[in-house]
Amino acid sequence: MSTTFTLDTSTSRANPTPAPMKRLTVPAIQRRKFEGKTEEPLVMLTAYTARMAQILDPHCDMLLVGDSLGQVIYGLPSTLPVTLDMMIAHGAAVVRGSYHSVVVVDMPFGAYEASPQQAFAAASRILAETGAAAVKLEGGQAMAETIAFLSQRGIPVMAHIGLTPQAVNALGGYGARGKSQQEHARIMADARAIADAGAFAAVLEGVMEELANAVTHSIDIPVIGIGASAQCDGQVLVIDDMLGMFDRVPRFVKRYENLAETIECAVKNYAADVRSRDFPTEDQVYRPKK
Ligand SMILES: Nc1nc(=O)c2c([nH]1)NC[C@@H]1CN(c3ccc(C(=O)N[C@@H](CCC(=O)O)C(=O)O)cc3)CN21
Ligand SMILES: CC(C)C(=O)C(=O)O
Ligand SMILES: [Mg+2]
Repeated sequence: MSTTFTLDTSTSRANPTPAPMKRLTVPAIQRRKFEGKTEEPLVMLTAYTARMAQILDPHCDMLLVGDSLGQVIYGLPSTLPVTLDMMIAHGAAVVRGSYHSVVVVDMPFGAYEASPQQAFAAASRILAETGAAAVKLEGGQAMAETIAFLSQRGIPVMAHIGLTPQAVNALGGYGARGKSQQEHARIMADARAIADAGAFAAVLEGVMEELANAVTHSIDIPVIGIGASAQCDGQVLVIDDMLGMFDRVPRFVKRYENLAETIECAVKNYAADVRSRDFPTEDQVYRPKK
């Protein structure tokens, strides 16, 4: 409850120099779909820590504090055990480390599904205690009433449809969605429902490309794809996946680095230096000045 964050979220304490750019806003993100910038897709990555947020921030439009931190940071088997307190702690860190991107925080499993009132309590805590600008929640038609309730009360909501990982037990796994006629129709209806309810944007995950194109072209809010289509209005990836820091990655990930290998190499060299007493050397010890 006593989490501290910069009141003026256009700047951040983690950044020592004055912010050269003002923080983007939710309406500015929403407008991107129809302001001739449709040719330039929105760039979103997950971030969980202040230092990583600092590095990603200048290159992104949005930073997502994803509940994927359950697997990525905490080694949990799914996103289901992630708590509101975990999301708030990491959300505050990411806001402190950024001054340009819109920060969106995932609502964790169990914190919002029961009622619009429950969702408002969780979402208002997230915005108040982290300084983030928006929350994200999983669900389509079933969450439309909740999305409307929050949106009408000043809480911008990003919806997440298609493959919704918090429903892994109902879906039976993380396979692509929208393969059957029935599921195709259901996901299209979910997209219309969340747009009508006032979501400012949507994440569309793990669906057949043709369905992703249809969704993108049929609703008037930005559709951010992950395992969806290059025609989406933006893309998001889990940062650890694209950096090669997470071991099992979905097929839709493009790996831009192999940081795990880089780190292992550094650690091997350190271990060898310690064991051979090549570390520390005179540069790394304190001696009286001559
Ligand atoms: N590191 C990480 N990356 C993610 O993209 C991610 C998370 N964690 N945690 C939350 C959800 C879970 N997501 C996942 C998790 C696994 C697959 C996966 O393994 N997909 C397989 C197909 C599985 C199947 O057909 O059953 C693939 O090869 O793409 C996909 C999305 C997406 N999100
Ligand atoms: C994969 C993205 C969209 C997400 O919800 C997360 O990182 O939790
Ligand atoms: Mg998530």
